[in-house]
Amino acid sequence: MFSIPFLDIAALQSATGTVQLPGSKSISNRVLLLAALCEGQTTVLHDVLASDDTDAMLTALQTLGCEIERQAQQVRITGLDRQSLPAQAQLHLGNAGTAMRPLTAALALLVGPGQAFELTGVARMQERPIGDLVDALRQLGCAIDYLKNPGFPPLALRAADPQKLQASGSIQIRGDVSSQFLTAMLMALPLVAKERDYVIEVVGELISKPYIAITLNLLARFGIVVRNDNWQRFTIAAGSRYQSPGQLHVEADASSASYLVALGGIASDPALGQAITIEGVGEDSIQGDIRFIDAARQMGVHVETGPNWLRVQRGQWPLKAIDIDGNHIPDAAMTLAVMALYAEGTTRITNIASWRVKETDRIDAMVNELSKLGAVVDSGPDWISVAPPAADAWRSASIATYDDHRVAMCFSLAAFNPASVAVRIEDPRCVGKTFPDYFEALFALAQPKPNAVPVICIDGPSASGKGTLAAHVAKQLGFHVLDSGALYRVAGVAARQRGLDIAPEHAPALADVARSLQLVFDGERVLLDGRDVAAAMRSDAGSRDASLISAIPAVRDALLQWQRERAALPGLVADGRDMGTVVFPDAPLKVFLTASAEHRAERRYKQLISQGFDVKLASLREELEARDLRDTTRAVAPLKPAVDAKVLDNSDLSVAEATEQVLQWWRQAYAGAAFATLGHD
Ligand SMILES: Nc1ncnc2c1ncn2[C@@H]1O[C@H](COP(=O)(O)OP(=O)(O)OP(=O)(O)O)[C@@H](O)[C@H]1O
Ligand SMILES: Nc1ccn([C@@H]2O[C@H](COP(=O)(O)O)[C@@H](O)[C@H]2O)c(=O)n1
Repeated sequence: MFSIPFLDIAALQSATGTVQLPGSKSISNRVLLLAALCEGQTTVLHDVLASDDTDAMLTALQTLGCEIERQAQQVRITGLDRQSLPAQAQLHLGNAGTAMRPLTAALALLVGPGQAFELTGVARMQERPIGDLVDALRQLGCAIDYLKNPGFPPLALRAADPQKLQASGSIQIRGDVSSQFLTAMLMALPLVAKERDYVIEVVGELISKPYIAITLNLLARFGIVVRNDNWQRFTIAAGSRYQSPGQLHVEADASSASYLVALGGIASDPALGQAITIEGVGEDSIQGDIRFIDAARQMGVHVETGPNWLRVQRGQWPLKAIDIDGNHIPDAAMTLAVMALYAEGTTRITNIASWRVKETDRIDAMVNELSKLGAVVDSGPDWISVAPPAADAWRSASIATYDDHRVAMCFSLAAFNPASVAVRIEDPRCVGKTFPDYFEALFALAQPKPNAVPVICIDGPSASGKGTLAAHVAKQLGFHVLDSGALYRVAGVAARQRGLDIAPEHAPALADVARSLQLVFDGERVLLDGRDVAAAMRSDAGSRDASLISAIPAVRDALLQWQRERAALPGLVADGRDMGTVVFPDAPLKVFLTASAEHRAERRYKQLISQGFDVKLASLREELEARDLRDTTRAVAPLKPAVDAKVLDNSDLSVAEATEQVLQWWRQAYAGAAFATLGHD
């Protein structure tokens, strides 16, 4: 997961490959609660989504006394014992609507005399309505108080009035704000339907029926059969009792699939043999958002399906604009709004009032962010229309994501724009709500436009702090790191292991060694042919050998391509001696990092002493200066600043100050004027 302030996505060209989707959020949080409601019984849930929202549910259940064992995607839950619920509990449910609503209903019925539970969430959760659910529960005699604003969390729950609970067999609930209210009631009522039927009457049109279908399906798996009269009246029969299914597999998330279906439709050209294969969910999914594939097909995307898989390719291009009622696929329909950027004509999505009460006001969010890209966007209380930017009107944009995972994921698709402009996604960590590794999955499937992957070069003399600075900058930007010095160091070790003298007359053999290095960088370990050579390559002899072998042109040639191939999405910070001059001459930012010989020798001295090496400052400095002299005076790729490099003397700068300076240059070089010019074919 990218836990950084923003993620720059370079201009993308195509996509192909296979992706295994994470588990469905809707199913995961429902089955976690259902398993917890199976008093004393144990359920093993497989392929459970690991995300912020499921963490919120799991933590709440643990606080309530549920026994939970979690191993990767497998969760073993022993149902709550009503008698051992805590007297008091404060549950913080983040921004997880799928936890807040059902837990409110279940706990409002479970809370006993002398007990009190509080349910709260992040600021946005405190703006998401819950009044209709509370009104429905109060009809049953539940004692619920608003702790801040009427109609919104946080809530306080106390024991229900037992007489009223038995007296009220019929409950009315609004169906036109959030289907989660009805889901919550359906999951809670089996807890009390022992001696009498309970009937839920839906007031107003029921929105998002497919989500209710998921609830009914899963209730049946847990032994509760609900009578559904035309989606307006639901009956939970007397004698209903939760019964664990023992084991249950969670389907992959159909809403998350929408980004990858769109990816295939936009970027997988069948003429080039490209396709996106999505594993974990197929057309027979119980999740309503699977019907997104119908909408994608209408737009011209080619989708094949089978049990538990989808295979997607670009069909009609540009895509076809459509006019669609998005009520049945409210979450996935956001992806259509971004696909509209690649359609001919204006796409209209209607009947999506629920977008306004989701993680953010999604209609406003989509209007704001699509407009930034140059799209022509309009909206009303429950609709949005999107026409793509004219070919010359695409703009690079920094996309605000409103702590809304879906905004972040669907706008990543804007990186395939015909103008080849990069797209910045702010707060990419918000995808943790449902698809923590979304961007990693995207980068594994997508190919950048030629030369579009951004590279920051940091060159400079020994011990100037290049590696340290590269690591800090890369961490801030989510980029990969190339320590090119390590490559020459390993080449030197490998040559010695093969008994080769490191001298120009052995150039062909040394180049062969360099070309055939079997290397794995694994944290602090560097595996050469499976053996850790980190200590040997960092020793004095290792430094000397690296400097000697790196002066041999055939060795440098042999390692050039390997270094260039490290430039992978989302970007690379490369440190060495010739990153800016030879390996990445087109990099948008080149830094030449220096520090006085005195500072450098002292830093290296402290570094080696702290690692347990027995070294002398004076000889270290001598060796360092000798190495610098060799590096700067050699005939091939000598150490020198690229003509367009920015020189940074960090003798008197902390690592944090040097990092901030480079990030500032980066913001100017990449997000500023040059942003829009990267990656043109
Ligand atoms: N700005 C700085 N202030 C103080 N110490 C620093 C600074 N930058 C780096 N260092 C320290 O200096 C030592 C050498 O840094 P580093 O290994 O990053 O240098 P390098 O240029 O990559 O070296 P080499 O050329 O050998 O690969 C490390 O112990 C590091 O923590
Ligand atoms: N791009 C590079 C990087 C390194 N070298 C040579 O390797 C030696 C070791 O490098 P460190 O960065 O790990 O100190 C260095 O002294 C150079 O001789 C190089 O030539 N080109």
